[in-house]
Amino acid sequence: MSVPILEIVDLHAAYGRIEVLRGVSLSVPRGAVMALLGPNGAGKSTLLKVVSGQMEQTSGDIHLAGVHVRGAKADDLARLGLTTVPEGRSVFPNLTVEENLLLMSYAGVEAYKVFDTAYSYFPRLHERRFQLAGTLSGGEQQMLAMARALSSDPALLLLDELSMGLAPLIVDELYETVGQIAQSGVSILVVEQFARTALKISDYAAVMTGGRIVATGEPDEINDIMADVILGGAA
Ligand SMILES: Nc1ncnc2c1ncn2[C@@H]1O[C@H](COP(=O)(O)OP(=O)(O)OP(=O)(O)O)[C@@H](O)[C@H]1O
Repeated sequence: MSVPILEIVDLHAAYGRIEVLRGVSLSVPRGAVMALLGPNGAGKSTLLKVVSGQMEQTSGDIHLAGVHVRGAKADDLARLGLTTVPEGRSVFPNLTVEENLLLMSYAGVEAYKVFDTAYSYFPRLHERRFQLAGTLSGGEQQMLAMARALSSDPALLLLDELSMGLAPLIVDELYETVGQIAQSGVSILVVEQFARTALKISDYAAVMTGGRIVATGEPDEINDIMADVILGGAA
């Protein structure tokens, strides 16, 4: 067995005195897609924030590709291959698609590579390349946010609620691309409300409630568990 791309051990984190992560342990194998599911307020987004260096843990360990990264900042984590697409589309609305992508090349990646990657996964962005990002549809903005994330050639991609505010058909289309990204060898941890859509492209899934992981397994097993108990049919 190779070293997991992400290994989280007994992780705790709190907002002030309110503990939200209460001993999370989770392992994402290298090259795998793992869906992180669970009801609102379970702590999924908080887990992604801690893993991506945007929030401090109170205790526990995180290993990225075998490297202990406790206390590492987002920049250090990026150098180790971790990239996040946060909830809500983080594009610059007053810049064009191409300018949004170019910002990544200022971060040390050559522009033609950024464009190549972006437009091969998302041909629609090529059609819209001179359009202001703020005038794109919600789905297209999400494509742009993903394209920017991909340009850093990540080893592990964290995706938080890609589907937020999007129509189901668009969500399916985005997840088809997530599947292609995974096939290129990128490991992915994805938080998603549209559980069935995420499970379709996942190798494994974990269910979180009350700040802990309560089940992990292959999508079929997790589907059964969620339908029966955890989400009470909301999946
Ligand atoms: N900035 C904050 N300050 C205080 N409490 C917060 C903050 N952000 C989240 N919380 C609380 O932490 C808990 C976990 O929130 P989190 O957003 O991680 O859950 P989630 O599983 O991602 O749910 P959702 O799907 O609703 O985003 C919730 O009870 C939430 O109210």
